Amino acid sequence: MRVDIVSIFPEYFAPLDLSLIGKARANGTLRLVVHDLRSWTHDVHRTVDDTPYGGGPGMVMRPEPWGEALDALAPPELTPPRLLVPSPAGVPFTQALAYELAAEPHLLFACGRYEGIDQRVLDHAATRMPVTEVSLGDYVLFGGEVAVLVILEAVTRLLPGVLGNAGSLEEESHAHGLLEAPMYTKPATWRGLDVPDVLRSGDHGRIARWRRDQALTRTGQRRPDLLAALDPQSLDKRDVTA
Ligand SMILES: COc1cccc(Cn2ccc3ccc(-c4cc(N)[nH]n4)cc32)c1
Repeated sequence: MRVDIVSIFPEYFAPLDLSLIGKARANGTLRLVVHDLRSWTHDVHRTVDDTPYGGGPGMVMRPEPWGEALDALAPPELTPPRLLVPSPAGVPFTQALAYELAAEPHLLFACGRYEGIDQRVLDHAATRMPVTEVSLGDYVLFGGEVAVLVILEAVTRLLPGVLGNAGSLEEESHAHGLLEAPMYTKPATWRGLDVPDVLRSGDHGRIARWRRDQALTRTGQRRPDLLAALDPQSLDKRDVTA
C-alpha cells in the first residue's frame, strides 16, 4: 500500500518510524511519504492560511497550495488515490472503514489545521478522486495529524503480514461487532485476585463460551448501540439462553 500524507507539521509523523508500522515500511508492505504543504507555497512567508469569507474566528487554509499538492500527488496519468480528510464534520471512523481502507492501493491524507481547509479543495478533488471526510469522534482536535496517526495504525495492522499472529485479528473486539472479553496472564493469583478458573481449565469449548458471554455482557453494559446493531444471525442460540 502506498500512503502520502500532506501536513504543515510533517514532524508529527516521526512515530511512524517505530514499531510495527516502522517494520511495515522497512519491508515494503507500506510505502509511506510525508510531505510539507509549504513545499507548494511560493511567497516568502510560505503562507498557507487566510481569513474566512463571511467573517468568524480563526483562519482557513488557502486552496492554492492544497490544489498544487493534490495535483502533484494525484497526477491524472496515475490511478487516483483515495483522499482522506480528517474533520469533525466527517463520517465516523470505524473498524469497518479501516478494513475498507486496508484494501485500497493508495491513500492520500490531507491534514487540515486552523478552522479547516477551503471547501473548494475537497469539491475540486472529488471531480477526480474519491474523497472521504472522516471523524474520530465527537470532540474537536487542533488538526488532522493525530487522526491520521490513529487511522494509519488501525489500517496498517490489517495489512497482510503486519500482525504476527493473524488469528488475533479474527478474535479481536469490533471484528465481530462485540467488545473484547477480559484478558489475563500469569501469575494465577496477584494481590489476592485470581484468574477465572475456566481460563485455566484447558476446556477450550468452555473457555470460548465464557469469553463470548463476557463479550456480550460487556458490550451490553458499555456499548448497547453495538449490541443493537448486531445481526441476530450472528448470535448463536447459546448466546440467548438465560
Ligand atoms: C473543521 O472544523 C473545525 C472546527 C474547529 C476546529 C477545527 C480544527 N481542525 C482543523 C483541521 C482539523 C482536522 C480534524 C479535526 C478533528 C477531527 C475530529 N474527530 N475532531 N477534530 C479538527 C481539525 C476544525
